Formats: sequence, C-alpha cells, structure tokens
Amino acid sequence: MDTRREDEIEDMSLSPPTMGSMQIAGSNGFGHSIEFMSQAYLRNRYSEIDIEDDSTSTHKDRPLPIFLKFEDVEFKVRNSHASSCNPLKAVVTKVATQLKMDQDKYKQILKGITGSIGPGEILALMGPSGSGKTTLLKVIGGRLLDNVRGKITYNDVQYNSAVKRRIGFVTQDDVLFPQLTVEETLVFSAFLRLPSDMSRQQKYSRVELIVKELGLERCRHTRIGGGFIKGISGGERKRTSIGYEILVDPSLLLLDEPTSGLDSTSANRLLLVLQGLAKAGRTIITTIHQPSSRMFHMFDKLLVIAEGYPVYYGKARESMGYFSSLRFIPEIPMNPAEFFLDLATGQVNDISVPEDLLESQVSPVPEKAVIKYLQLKYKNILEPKEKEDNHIITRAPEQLQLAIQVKKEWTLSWLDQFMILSKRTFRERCRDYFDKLRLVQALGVAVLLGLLWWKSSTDTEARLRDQVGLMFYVCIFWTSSSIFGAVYVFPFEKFYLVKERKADMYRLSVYYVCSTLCDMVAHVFYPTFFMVILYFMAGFKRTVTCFFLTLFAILLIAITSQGAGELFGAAVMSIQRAGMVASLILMLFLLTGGYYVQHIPKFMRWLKYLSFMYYGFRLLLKVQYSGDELYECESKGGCRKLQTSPSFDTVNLDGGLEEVWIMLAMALCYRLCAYFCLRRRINVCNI
Ligand SMILES: Nc1ncnc2c1ncn2[C@@H]1O[C@H](COP(=O)(O)OP(=O)(O)OP(=O)(O)O)[C@@H](O)[C@H]1O
Repeated sequence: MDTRREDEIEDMSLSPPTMGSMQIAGSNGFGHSIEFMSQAYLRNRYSEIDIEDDSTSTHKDRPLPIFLKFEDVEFKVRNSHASSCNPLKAVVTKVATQLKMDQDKYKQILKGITGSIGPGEILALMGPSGSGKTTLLKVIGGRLLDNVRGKITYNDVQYNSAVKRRIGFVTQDDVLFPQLTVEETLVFSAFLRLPSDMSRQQKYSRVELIVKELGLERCRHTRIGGGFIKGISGGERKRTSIGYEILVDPSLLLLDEPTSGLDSTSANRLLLVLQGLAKAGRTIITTIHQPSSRMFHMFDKLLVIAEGYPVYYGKARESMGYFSSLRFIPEIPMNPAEFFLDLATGQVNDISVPEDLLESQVSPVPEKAVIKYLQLKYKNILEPKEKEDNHIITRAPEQLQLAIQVKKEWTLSWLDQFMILSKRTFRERCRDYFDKLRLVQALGVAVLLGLLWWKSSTDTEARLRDQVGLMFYVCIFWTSSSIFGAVYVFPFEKFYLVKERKADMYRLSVYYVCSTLCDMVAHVFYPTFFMVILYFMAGFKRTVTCFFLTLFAILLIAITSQGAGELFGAAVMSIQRAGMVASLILMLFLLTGGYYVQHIPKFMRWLKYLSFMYYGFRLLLKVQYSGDELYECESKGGCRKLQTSPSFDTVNLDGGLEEVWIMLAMALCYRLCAYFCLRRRINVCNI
C-alpha cells in the first residue's frame, strides 16, 4: 500500500506540492500571469511541460482544436414556460412540440443565426439585453437541446457526450460553493474531473498552474463567500469560475458575461487571460455587454444579435467598416460597442442613417425600422460568408473528427468519486454557519427542558403525564429539527448539482449518498449530545440499557425525519415551497402522532400509520415503560399504570421491534423516493 497516497487523500486541499521543474518564478501579481500566459503560448508551453513532466495537462498535447460551425440556428420556447425544473411541464411541452401543436404559443428566441469559429479565436456575442446571446451560448454548449433547429457541428461532428467533455461553460452567475476556499474549489474539481491515470502530484500541479495562470495566488486560501460570508472579490470569483472550467483543458470555452460587475481594469485583465487561453489553442466564445474600445480590439470575430436575428457576423476589426458601408455613421466619437448596441436597439439619435431608410420612414426613424433594415441588409450578404466559413470547416483534419468521437466514460470509479466528494461535502457542510446554530439550539433546548422537567418521576399520574408530555416534545423537536435540516439541502444545492452534473463530474448516486451520509453525522451527533444532557436532568429510568434504547429511538426518529425532509426537498426543489410543504406535513404527523388524539375516526386512521412520529413516540414509551406493567394511554395525553388487564384502548408497551422495523423501512423508503425524485428533477433542470 502506498502510504504517501493515503496522506495525500487526508490532506487534499492543503499546501500543494512544489512544482519542481515546472515552478514558475516571478511575482504573484495578476499582470505577471498574463506575461506568463503569452510566454506559454510562444513556447508552446503545454507541450513542453508534457515532455518534461507530463504533469499539467489532461491530454498529451495542447487542447484538441475544435472548429465550431453553427448554421441557421433557431430556438423557441413556450410562452407559458414556467420553471424549467418542473418535470410535468417539461413533458407536456415536449409532447406538444412533437405533435406540432400550439405553434402559436411559442416564442421564437433565435431566428436563424449562422457563424463559425476556430481554435485560437475569440468570438464576441453582442446585442442588447434579451436579444438572445445567452440562449445562443447555451444552444452551442448543448445545454438547450429541445426546440432547437439548424445545424451545429464541432469538427464536423454533432453534439455528443464526448463533445460535451470538450466544452467548458462559465455561467453568468458564478456557481461556486461559498464555504470552500479558492484552492479547495480547484483541487476538488481537479480530483473529480481529471482522469484517474493522472497521479495526485500531477493533479496538484495542474491546479498550481491554473492558480498562477489566473493570478489567484493572493486569494487561494480565502473562502469564495457570498450571502453572509465575506469572501473573494467579483473579479477573483470570475477567474476562479474560469479556472474551474479550464482545469480539464476544454477545447471550446463558452463564457456568459464574464466581465459583468467588474471595473474596466479588471475586465480588461480578464480579457487578456482569455486571449492567452485562446492563443494556447482554445476556441472561445463570450457574450459581452459593453466592452471598452481597448477590449473590443481583442476579439477576433463579432456576432451582433438584435431581437434574435443576426445583424453582423464577421471579423471584429471589419465591423465598423461594414456599418459605414451601409452608411450608418456615428455623428459623435463613440466606442464601437456602444455604437453597435445603439444600432441593435434601433436608437439612432447620434448616428447618421442611410438615405433609403430615411426616405421610407417618418422622422425620427422608428427603432423597429432600423432593426428590420439591418436584418435585411445582413441577409443579403450572408451567402458569400457562408461559403467562406464552409471552406474553413472542411479543412478540419480527419484525425480530429475521429478523436472527438470517443465514447463517454466516467473518469473515476464510484468509490473514488465517493471518497473525494464525501470529503468535499463534509468540509463544506461542517463550515456551515446554520449547522453550528442547530447544535447550539439543540444544547440550549436540552438544558431548558432538563430544568423544566428536573428529576421528573412516574410516582403519580400527574407526574407520569408530565414525563410522557416531555417524551412527545422530544419527538416533535427531533422530527422538526431533522426535517428542516434536510429539506433545504437539495433546493439549495440545485444549481451546483446541475452545473457539476452537466460537466459529468460524478454520478448522481454518489452525490446523494455523500450528501445523506455527511448530513447524517449532524443528525446522529446532535441528538446524542442532547440526550446525554436531558436524560439525566429529566430523571428518566436510570439504567444503561434504557438510556441507550431511548437514544436509539431518538436517532431512529432523527434519521427517518432526515429521509422525509430529503424527499420533500427533492420533490419540490424550491426553497420557498420546500419549507411550506415540510411545515404542512409536519403538522399532520404531529396531530396523528398518538399524543393529542388517540381515538381517530376510522376513515382518518390511515393517517397515523403514515406518521413516523406515531411509531417513534410509541417506541419511546415502550423503551421507558416496558416491563411487567401495563399502561393505558388516554386521549388527553399521558398514560397510567393499570392494575388489571388492558382495556380496548390499552397499548401493550412490551417489545418495540415492530416500530423499529417500520421506521427503518420508512427511512429507507423515503430515501429511495428522494433519490428518484432528485434524478427526475435534476435531469430537467437547466442553468
Ligand atoms: N426558458 C425561457 N422561457 C421563456 N423565455 C425565455 C427563456 N429563455 C430565454 N427567454 C427569453 O429569450 C430572450 C433572450 O434571452 P437571453 O437570456 O438569451 O438574452 P440575453 O441577450 O442573454 O440577455 P442579457 O444580456 O440580459 O443576459 C429573453 O426575452 C428571455 O426572456
């Protein structure tokens, strides 16, 4: 057994090993990384490293070049399209589309967009808000597959799971775990995504290289943050998101608004990084709102979209010339991006317009007319461009076409994925602020209950009643605490899960098992601390067996409730609705738990058999009061010792195995249902 290997597993995200021959000398500054990036390009750095060490690249050579071509791409959605995570609506939409029904209810978002891009190039998608940039990016990235028309090819091959692995997608909102540091984020991603034939040392080195390439050294040990947690800056967050994607050396990198929220200097630096990545052989497409003139000149190609139609596609540096040739000329000095956006929204206040457009319209020219004019003009010149693009695409080498048709396989075995993901999940959940609050709450409530029920006994009927009341309260407390502790997990992690599943990082079953087990630690430890405090303060039966059996009953309640919480969360997948559903069901379980109502009418009796609180409470009673004595439980709560044979409503408190089996079966059943709900929900979710 390789002991070093074990140590590395233990301390995966701590100090990465030194890089030996790959150590990059120089300052930690971001500017230096850029310099480094261009040097990397000039010396074909990735290939050199492969020869020297083979430790930084996923592939033997530079990223497999991807020639992307999209022809006449159209995309539509139903007008009444609601939550994309609603499987029922998704199925109805799909069926309606296939039957070609409800055509008028569709909204056309992309209306015939054509273009192409090769390795080493950056294509900028520009257009006003709502014009369809993100949608086009998602269609190209294979994130929207239904209702798409047109042809999209990657080295002349259509989208498939092998192509998917070659695509990196940086979403507009950075989907990163707030509790992890920058380095942990990258290390865990590297361990989950890089192939198993790469050694740990090589994976660390790859992270190290990315950290340096993207100038993340200064914040590598800072948490990502967000919400209540103070974390890294917006620019650092964006660079971490890019690093997360380029870890696996994608050939096609798609970025949605990577500069949004950044100041112009940070945005400019980010684009320099992208330029470096493109020069290293990647194909890059980015949507961008208002780049500065300096940034604009870093793009190789430009696609301007207005209301879903293309109004310009071609070399970025020729774009001004194109609009001038149409006689759209700015009357005041304007940044090119600003000029194109004005045109794409049809606002021509400071722009002189062609005479034929002026003649056919009233003054001032309506916005719609400008957009229509631009679309028509673009259509007329589209033909020759297409021919030129075809020429580029058909030159894609044969071997690339073959190389991309690799069958999809998981990079790691189930167990390996489990080992890495459970470590990440545990670390991330342990740092959760709310989890710590739950522990404080549990300990506080235990002390409070202990003081209120100080040394309670079963000497008199009234005292017995008190103790039974305490038991039911404990039952309620752990049911609600565990349900609410679990119900938000999947709705909250939905976006992380969708993102990582789209990148094929791990199997859903691995995620589910890791999530359940890591959460279970809290669901086991917190009730244990709680019971240690409460049990002896409240004066329950003082025998070791009784203590452990009571603890076991509480743990069973907590674990079954956790399963129920997971199921409710996975079924609704929305933070607001999950809370509401959990409260309603909890109330139902509480009422039918056997304390408030015992003589439930026959037609409603089935409810109590669904309530695990009913079985949990019975189990607690049996543990505390089992023996020779028989107790009669009354409708107003409480039980009393019986001297004679039990009456009709008497519960025989011996045993308890039946309740244990029922609750174990319920815990398992809830989890199985939760897993299938999660699978169903996540597969139709989109980000
Ligand atoms: N699933 C959907 N259901 C309904 N409408 C949608 C859907 N997806 C996109 N749209 C609509 O399509 C249009 C284009 O959206 P898209 O997000 O692509 O625009 P965008 O150009 O990226 O905008 P922004 O710059 O503001 O991000 C918008 O009007 C949007 O409301």
